Amino acid sequence: MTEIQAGSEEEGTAAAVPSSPQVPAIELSGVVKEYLAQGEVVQAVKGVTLSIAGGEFFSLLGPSGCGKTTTMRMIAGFEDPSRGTVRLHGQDVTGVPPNRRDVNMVFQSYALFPHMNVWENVAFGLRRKKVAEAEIKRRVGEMLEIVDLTGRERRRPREMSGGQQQRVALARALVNNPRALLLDEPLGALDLKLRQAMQIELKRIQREVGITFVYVTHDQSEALTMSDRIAVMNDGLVEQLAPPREIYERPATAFVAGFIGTSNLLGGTVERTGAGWAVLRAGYQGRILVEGDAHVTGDRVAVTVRPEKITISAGEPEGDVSAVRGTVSEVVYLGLYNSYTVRLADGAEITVFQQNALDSTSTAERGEAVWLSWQARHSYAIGS
Ligand SMILES: Nc1ncnc2c1ncn2[C@@H]1O[C@H](COP(=O)(O)OP(=O)(O)OP(=O)(O)O)[C@@H](O)[C@H]1O
Repeated sequence: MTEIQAGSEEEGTAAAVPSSPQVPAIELSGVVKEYLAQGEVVQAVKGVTLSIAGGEFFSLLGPSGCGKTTTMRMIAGFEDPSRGTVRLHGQDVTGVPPNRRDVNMVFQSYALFPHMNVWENVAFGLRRKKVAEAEIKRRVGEMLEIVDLTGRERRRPREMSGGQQQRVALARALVNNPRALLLDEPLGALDLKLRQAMQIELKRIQREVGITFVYVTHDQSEALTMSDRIAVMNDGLVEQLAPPREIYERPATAFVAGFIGTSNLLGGTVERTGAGWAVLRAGYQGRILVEGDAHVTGDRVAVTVRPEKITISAGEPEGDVSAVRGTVSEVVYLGLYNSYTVRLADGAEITVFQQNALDSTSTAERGEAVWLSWQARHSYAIGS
């Protein structure tokens, strides 16, 4: 028996808890996971508390080794937390085996049965549960339609593309009608084009079936594309939990800013403060405006600014904007946009993306002295 089926075999035995929009589908409270590796205690997960709403597309995002898979496996029941609790639909399931959790898991390696055709692969779980043949026919047919594989029922897995095989794996997990589907890097084996197409597909399927999806990935664009909310993990902890736009536009820490997209980190000392703003100075010509009331004159503050929020100009910009002076050290043409690297007097390098629009007037050349400017609301003071 592969893990993919483990959560679904005994659907009838999972406690029937009525769904309520107030009760989260999944709740982790103070979850810690320790392993003993060569006599030493390794903390894979160092204390994660989060809750996932029913029907939500929720992603665990972070670099290799940050604890995403371990967190996911504790939700599924393949691992028990060393401390803390896991609740599914309000019920404490800590210590409850996977087959009594009413969740299913999909892996990068599709784990399809090679000797069975598509139909048999999808029907497998229902057959084991002795579901009536007419009902199997109806549910498998419906599921194959949702994953867009109608007409390919008789194919064997080896006769299908990677994307098609992953859709069979998805249908096989969803046909059991689990209350949550856990997906561990399910698109990792696909090439970029197919992966992008499958991301849109997955989101559509999730919307259609309305099941809670928990998605593990180290690919930030994948998480941004599909998720309702993202938990960015680093070294066993959640650094930020927010919708994609907020994660991207308002990174809470330097780690999140650096991990999601390209970001510029600048530091300065608070020179002046006002109602809801502060001005920073650093070892280069110009000033940085930041929003917020928490800044005190003399404090060191680190801020991030995204490359696409910055404008390049020859003359010094006027008005209440951040503006710093530097020299263009690199210009790279990337089709949709140009990427400029601008070096400031203190040695910091700033990346700027300027879209290649029809009316683009930006013509900065390598070696040219320029001003970079952006709105105060686009610099975010961050924690370390
Ligand atoms: N069974 C185990 N025994 C000892 N250490 C483990 C075990 N499983 C995981 N770890 C360690 O715990 C940490 C988190 O692992 P985990 O697999 O959860 O990370 P991940 O974020 O999913 O990484 P990846 O993207 O590479 O799969 C790693 O440092 C890993 O080496």
